[in-house]
Amino acid sequence: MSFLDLANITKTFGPTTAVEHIDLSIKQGEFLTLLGPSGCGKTTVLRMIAGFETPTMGTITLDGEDITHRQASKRPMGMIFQSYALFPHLTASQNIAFGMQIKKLPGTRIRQRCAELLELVGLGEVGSRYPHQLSGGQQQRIAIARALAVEPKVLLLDEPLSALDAIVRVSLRNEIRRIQQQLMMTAIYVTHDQEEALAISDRIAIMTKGRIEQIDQPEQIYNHPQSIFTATFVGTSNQFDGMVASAAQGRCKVGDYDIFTPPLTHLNNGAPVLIMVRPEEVSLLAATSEEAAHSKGDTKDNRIMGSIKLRTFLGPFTRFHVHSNEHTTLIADIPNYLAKRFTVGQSVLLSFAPDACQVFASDRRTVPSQVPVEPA
Ligand SMILES: Nc1ncnc2c1ncn2[C@@H]1O[C@H](COP(=O)(O)OP(=O)(O)OP(=O)(O)O)[C@@H](O)[C@H]1O
Repeated sequence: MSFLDLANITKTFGPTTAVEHIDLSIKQGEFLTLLGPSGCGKTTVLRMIAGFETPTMGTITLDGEDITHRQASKRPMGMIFQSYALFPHLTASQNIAFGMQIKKLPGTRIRQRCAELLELVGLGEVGSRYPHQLSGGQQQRIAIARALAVEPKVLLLDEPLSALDAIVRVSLRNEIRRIQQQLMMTAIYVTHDQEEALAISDRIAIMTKGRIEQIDQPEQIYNHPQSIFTATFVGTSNQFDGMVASAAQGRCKVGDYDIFTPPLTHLNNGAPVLIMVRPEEVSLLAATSEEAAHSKGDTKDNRIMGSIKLRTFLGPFTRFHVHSNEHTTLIADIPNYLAKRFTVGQSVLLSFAPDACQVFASDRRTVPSQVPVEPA
């Protein structure tokens, strides 16, 4: 059952429409991330939920109550900002205690809760330090403890990790997720970092131009994007412009060649399409190897001839840029133990399964043949 509901929310600032007809239902205890490019309206949605902005149209309901026009200070929400926003003249403990003192909780209760929260965020020993005596990551942990101190029903996080270095960012995002799950807290998180969104969320709402493009679990967003925008915004893709040759069989023409795909029940024969394949779905075979020759007639996999132009070691895998014989560059991400076999300049066969193809209706004009795909 839905806990926080945004119904038909629009927000305009003068001539600018920041958010347009958004519907969003968030379950209690759910971690939902708003992900999208700069200016797509993520922060505006969060600020309307917090009560810092009032929607131009639509309603916001929390736990069955209409809170659309309720003052921010009267909403049971805790907000965490990119800039930590701690009070510099107060110690870590005093920062955490601040909201509880405003609420006039008894001193013993405040001290006990401060100690609990410092433990929860893994900073039991720094309560007496001032913000300038803490690292960025520690300051953000204190900001999280401060937001949780008043026992909010919803935690709102606006790019909370953007100011931190890569290692702290990863460890703190795991901490945020742990704390959220431990407290079964409903959380709404804003980021433009796709890896962060995929790692931390129960569901992701992909936003563009003030609208929600797709809401889904991270795996679905990555593996089954519903639009070209989602597919290109999240992750890297090889792209082919083509045309449906047989929707029932799952076959598209890309220039003179066929690309085999899953059956295309949602498309008609002749429809222009954009076919996308993730680089980790593409395997490399040495063009002259027995393996390549043997596998040629074996499967319905798609195959493209080319030569390796660039080889980039990326830690867990190696990325190859392969220039096809018809001047298209394709990307293949290969596990390092296999990547050792391939060098720049080598002729290779790129191979990918029909199931690896995401096919979208396209309004682009089909480009002439650029990609030599060997039929199976
Ligand atoms: N107070 C405001 N006055 C006028 N325009 C605003 C205001 N707040 C936001 N906007 C505009 O609304 C649009 C959405 O802004 P918003 O900050 O919500 O985007 P965002 O997705 O959070 O971007 P970023 O990731 O860069 O923070 C932008 O065009 C922005 O310029």
